[in-house]
Amino acid sequence: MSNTETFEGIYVAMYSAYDEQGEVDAERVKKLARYYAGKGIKGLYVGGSSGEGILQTAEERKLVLEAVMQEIRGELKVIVHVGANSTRESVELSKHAEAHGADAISAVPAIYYRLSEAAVETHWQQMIDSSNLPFIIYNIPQTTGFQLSPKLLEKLAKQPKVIGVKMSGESTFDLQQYKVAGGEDFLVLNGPDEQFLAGRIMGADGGIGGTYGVMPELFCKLNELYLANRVTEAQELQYKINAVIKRLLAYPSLYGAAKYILSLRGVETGQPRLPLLPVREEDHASLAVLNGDILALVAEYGIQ
Ligand SMILES: CC(=O)N[C@@H]([C@@H](O)[C@H](O)[C@H](O)CO)[C@@H](O)CC(=O)C(=O)O
Repeated sequence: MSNTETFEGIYVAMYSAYDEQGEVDAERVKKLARYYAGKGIKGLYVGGSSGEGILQTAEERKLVLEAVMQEIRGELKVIVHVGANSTRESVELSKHAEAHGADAISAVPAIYYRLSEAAVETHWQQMIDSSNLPFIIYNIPQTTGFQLSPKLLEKLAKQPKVIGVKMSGESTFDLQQYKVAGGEDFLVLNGPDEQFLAGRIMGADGGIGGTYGVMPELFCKLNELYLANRVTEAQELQYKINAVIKRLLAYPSLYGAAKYILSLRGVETGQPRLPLLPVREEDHASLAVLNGDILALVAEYGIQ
């Protein structure tokens, strides 16, 4: 099977799961993973932006992955974000991911230092060399300040282990250029949830998204409509999804809002970790309304 066939589809960028004291809670991680296992998605992206990987210690990140693997190994594909600020820690997490049966690893460039392309290449290469897992580049220039060039992507993609890119940059032109630079079997996963359909049309093989976490069924449906060439209906659904995303983004804490919505469905994940703000009590009522609106949309599309 080709890489694109193996990994195409919808991946929830899983939120963190902490207890009431803010510590990683393995049982809550498992419950969250289980919640998604029944939703028709292809897999989970663990420890990425939505998962707060870079706010956690290496030991906590390992605990999260182990809990996920214990719960849904073989049921969902698991791509784990192993990017850390030091190459050493990233390599340690890559090896751990392989030892615990993840399907692929992925990483942002290191942040804080303004790194040259050569430094980022070395950082990624060490992770690639440290395990036998497929590697998916994570490009998110608006947060890392590093813009992946199609030239570097083309160079890295010559290695069989480098199978794709998670493209969280907003330009669908760049997305298409990565697809071209990577070659025929190079996987491109769309990052901006608001542009899932646009990304698909420009060559993405699926998507990884944080807001999928509160409406995975709707993104699966959107993907289905795209695949069935029902573009007008797909556009209509993307608009409805975007109205939800706009409401989520209006809160001071996107992750806090999404995690609160999950709690209303009986899936407790605690608050995001500072400096990401917790959800405000004054927002609870409007989030309950938003939750109801999402569930009504899911029902409108006939999804169980
Ligand atoms: C810049 C950013 O955080 N983008 C998010 C989106 O899911 C984003 O939250 C969504 O499109 C709302 O703007 C994802 O691309 C990141 C992601 O999937 C992850 O690693 O959690």
